[in-house]
Amino acid sequence: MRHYPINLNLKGRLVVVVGGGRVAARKAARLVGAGARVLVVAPVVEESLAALAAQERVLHRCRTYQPGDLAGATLVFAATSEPAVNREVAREAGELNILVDCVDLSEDGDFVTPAVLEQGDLLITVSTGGASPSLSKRIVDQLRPQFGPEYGEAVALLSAVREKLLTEKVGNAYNDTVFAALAALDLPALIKNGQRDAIDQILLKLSAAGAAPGSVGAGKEDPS
Ligand SMILES: C[C@@]1(CC(=O)O)C2=NC(=C\c3[nH]c(c(CCC(=O)O)c3CC(=O)O)Cc3[nH]c(c(CC(=O)O)c3CCC(=O)O)/C=C3\N/C(=C\2)[C@@H](CCC(=O)O)[C@]3(C)CC(=O)O)/[C@H]1CCC(=O)O
Ligand SMILES: NC(=O)c1ccc[n+]([C@@H]2O[C@H](COP(=O)([O-])OP(=O)(O)OC[C@H]3O[C@@H](n4cnc5c(N)ncnc54)[C@H](O)[C@@H]3O)[C@@H](O)[C@H]2O)c1
Repeated sequence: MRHYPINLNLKGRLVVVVGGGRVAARKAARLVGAGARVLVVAPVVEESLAALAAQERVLHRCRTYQPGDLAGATLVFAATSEPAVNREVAREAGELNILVDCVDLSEDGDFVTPAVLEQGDLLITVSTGGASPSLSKRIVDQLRPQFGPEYGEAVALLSAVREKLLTEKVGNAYNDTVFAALAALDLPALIKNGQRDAIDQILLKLSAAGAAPGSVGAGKEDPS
């Protein structure tokens, strides 16, 4: 394996995207979605990026890249159509010890971005280490029908149960039992089939030892 997989929390971090074409726009949109502060440096930006700039969801520095543009960044994307400019951006990032994705030549960069399937907080990512982005995309497209919105709901429900158990003063052994029982359930299938009452019954049963599911129930009514 050439790359180390990681899911970054970029909330509030400055990320600089150099370039404003289709590729830069795709990276910037996902960065905005992740709560990063995004600075785009490019003389021309495509429509969706111009719209994000107009809504002040990204900052657009409307000119070609200049050394110094990467100051304060946590991550950098070298995403222009000019290989020499991308190399220059990668060089400055290296000097500043900032990780850089060189979108045209992954070997010059520190990381590559995967193809992504997202349902709520469920994130399935596929990478070929830069070998074949179109294969990564195809694999995600093949997985998409198997992981519908019910997976997002299941993750949200599991997260709420987890938070409730961990904030209530219930013993670890009890929590382990509940987590194991929940993991053994096919929660997404129950949600997909509309069996919300059944889920609430299961949560109530699991909570018999003292942790009432309360507001974490799957049904519309609070079961507690
Ligand atoms: C997965 C995805 C994620 C994303 O971008 O968010 C992604 N590329 C996507 C699409 C896509 N890429 C390309 C096309 C044109 C059609 C085609 O060739 O199929 C399309 C289709 C399109 O644009 O619609 C061609 C291409 N891509 C790279 C090069 C340069 C090179 O060859 O080295 C060239 C040749 C350029 C040329 O010469 O024309 C480089 C990279 N592309 C990567 C990721 C990284 C490695 C991922 C991995 O490890 O697999 C890496 C290394 C760097 C990076 O970008 O981080 C995203 C799917 C989004 C989705 O799911 O919708
Ligand atoms: N990673 C990927 O997914 C992927 C996919 C396709 C292509 N590519 C590669 O990425 C490159 C960019 O693709 P694109 O479709 O976004 O290109 P594009 O031609 O649509 O956009 C290029 C952008 O770079 C900007 N630019 C040019 N010189 C600049 C400079 N000196 N400083 C700042 N910005 C500058 C332009 O203003 C424009 O916004 C391609 O040339 C190709 O090598 C990567």
